[in-house]
Formats: sequence, structure tokens, C-alpha cells
Amino acid sequence: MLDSSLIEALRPLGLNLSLLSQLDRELEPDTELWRLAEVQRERLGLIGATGRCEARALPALREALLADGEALAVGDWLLARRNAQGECWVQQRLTPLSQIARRDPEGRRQPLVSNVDLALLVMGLDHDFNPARLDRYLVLCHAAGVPALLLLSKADLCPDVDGRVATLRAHLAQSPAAVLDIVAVDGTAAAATRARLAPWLGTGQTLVLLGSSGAGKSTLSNALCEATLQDTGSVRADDSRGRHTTTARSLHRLPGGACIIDTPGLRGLQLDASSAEVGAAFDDVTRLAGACRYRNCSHGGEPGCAVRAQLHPARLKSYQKLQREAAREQMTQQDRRERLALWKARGREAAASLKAKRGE
Ligand SMILES: Nc1nc2c(ncn2[C@@H]2O[C@H](COP(=O)(O)OP(=O)(O)OP(=O)(O)O)[C@@H](O)[C@H]2O)c(=O)[nH]1
Ligand SMILES: [Zn+2]
Repeated sequence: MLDSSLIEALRPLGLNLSLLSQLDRELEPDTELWRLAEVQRERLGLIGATGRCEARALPALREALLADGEALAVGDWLLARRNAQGECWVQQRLTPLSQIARRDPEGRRQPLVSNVDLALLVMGLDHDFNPARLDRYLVLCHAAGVPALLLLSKADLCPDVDGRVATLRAHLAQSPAAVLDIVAVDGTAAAATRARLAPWLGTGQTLVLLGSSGAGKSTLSNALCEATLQDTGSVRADDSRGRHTTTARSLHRLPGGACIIDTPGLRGLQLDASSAEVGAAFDDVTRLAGACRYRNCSHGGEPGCAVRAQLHPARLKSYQKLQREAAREQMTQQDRRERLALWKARGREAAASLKAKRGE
């Protein structure tokens, strides 16, 4: 249990009852509860009731997380203690209530952010506009159980905002709950952006900005923070891809009592989602498939396919691409497990023959 004034102080940082229930005993007098705001290799930037602090994770915690295939992520809640030298050491992590993760190039699960209530999927209304990429991000959020709001940035640069919004609505027509809303903003108009997003910024809410590099995430983060926290890079006019100005994920407090996590653009986002999770994220495909003539319809060219008849073709294409990706990943994982088992077996054989030679 924590002191109620401390709970009040930590609430705008996102502390809630579900997290608190993990603290089954009084905190030791020198132990404090912090939220992880930034990770720079070994150095952890923490934010708490008393301000900010720099810390490291105890080796025991790092090893325990690693053994579970886990890692600390921005947004985690941590228990830390200061030693006699005044250094702050993280001892424990509260189990995250939600975690958005992807796969790194080696196929390992990589948590991006923890304990988020809402994902702001940022897509520029310039060359960045790409409904297929949105579908990918939606699977990511769905697999994490995090609702998503689609934020179309650079509205001031787009001559046909309504047309683009209509395109997206048609794309998601059979899945009306896929995103909570579609909101077009000019992130450089800070006050208007804040007013437009105010309904989503309640006290204790944690939002994460996701989207490709140059989409305008840092610009939005700055607008919401009412300050220039992140440098925004100028975009090359030819491809509007930006210059990777954001290099690390970081959590910021917003004046109204919410928190926002800015993330660097994810290039070639690899999903950490099984076929079943992809299927669950595409509730439109799953639902329409019930009306296909054949039970095992692949929605390829079969007659009487309700999915092909009713789903937006681009959405079906996304679905099939993401399903292929999930299947490939499943096979790679299987392959990895089998190779590992083979290695272990060979190791055991080698050890046994060594023993036999030694006459043990
Ligand atoms: N006109 C206009 N420019 C914008 C808007 N949003 C962002 N920009 C510009 O687009 C460029 C890239 O914006 P950033 O906010 O740095 O993009 P980012 O998504 O944070 O990019 P990374 O940090 O690389 O992931 C900057 O030059 C911004 O000024 C907008 O709504 N309107
Ligand atoms: Zn079908």
C-alpha cells in the first residue's frame, strides 16, 4: 500500500488501481515508485512524484527479465531504491497492464511501450498516406489490447482532406470499431491541435504516438506539451520521409494530467502477432467469412466468397499479406526451436561420449 497523497501525486503519471494492487505490502522506507520515461542503453530516466531521477536496473532484475524474454520498456512502473552513494537502482517492475511489441530483425520480441491506454496512429496526409500501413499498426494495437485513434497530420498540406478521410472510412467500412475515430489536424497549429485532442487527454491517460518517420509525431507531441521538447526535422520535399529526428522513446507529462510517449518512426515494422491474432484484428474478414459458400474459403477466387464481395480490396490485400507474414514467422520460430533441440541433443551426446571415453 502507498500513502494516499502519494497515490494522488502519481495518478497524473498513469498510476491506477490495477497497478497498485500488485503492491501487496508496504513499500520499504527507502523504496520509491517511478515510471520509466526514457531508456538510453543502461541508463534509465525515471519520473515520479518528486520529479526526475536517473537510475540503472539491478543485474538480478535484468537477468530475470531476459530469462523470460522480456525487457524494460518506456511506460513501465518500477520500484527503485537509493544506495548510500545516492545512486538509484531499480529492483522490481510491476507487470505491465498492456504492452505494445514488435519483432526485432533477429525475430525476438521487442517491447516498445508499456501501460498505454490509447495509441495515436499518426499518418501524414502527404506522401505518408498509406492504408496498408494503417492495417499493420492496427494489428499491433489489437494484439496488445490497446485502442487506436487515427491521427491524420499535415491537414494544412492536403487539398482534399475529406476525400482522404472518406477513403479510410471505406477501407474500414466493415470494421467500424477498428479505430475510435479519425481526426485530421495541422500539428503546427498547436492550440487548435490541443483543443481537438482534449477529449482524449484525461488525467492519468497514457497515449503513445506511433507512425513512420516524418509523419509528424514529435510535432504533435510538442503541440500537446505546449513546449518544444523534441527537435522536429525538416522533411525532404521529394519523399516527405523525414530524417529520423526522434532517436529514443520518451514519456512526457502533459499539462492537463495525461502522459504522452513519443517514439521514433518504425521502419519496416515487423509484427509480433500469430495468425490467430491477425485474424482477431481483422474482425471484418472473420465476420464476413461466415457467409462464404465454403467453410475453408481462402477468399482467393472461390465462388460465393462474401469477403471478396464486401470487403474493400485493399483491406483484403493487407489481410492476406499480414497472414502470410504471420505464417512465415511461425515457421521460422518452429525451425528455430527444432534447431535448438537438435543442438541440445548433440551437446548431450558429446558430453556422454566424453564421459564414456574417460571411463566414468
Ligand atoms: N505543414 C505541416 N508540417 C508538419 C505537420 N506535422 C509535422 N510537420 C513537419 O514535418 C516534419 C517532420 O515532423 P516530425 O514531427 O519531426 O516527424 P516525426 O514523426 O516525429 O519523425 P521522426 O522523429 O523521424 O519519427 C517537420 O518538418 C514538421 O515541421 C503538419 O501538421 N503540418
Ligand atoms: Zn471467402
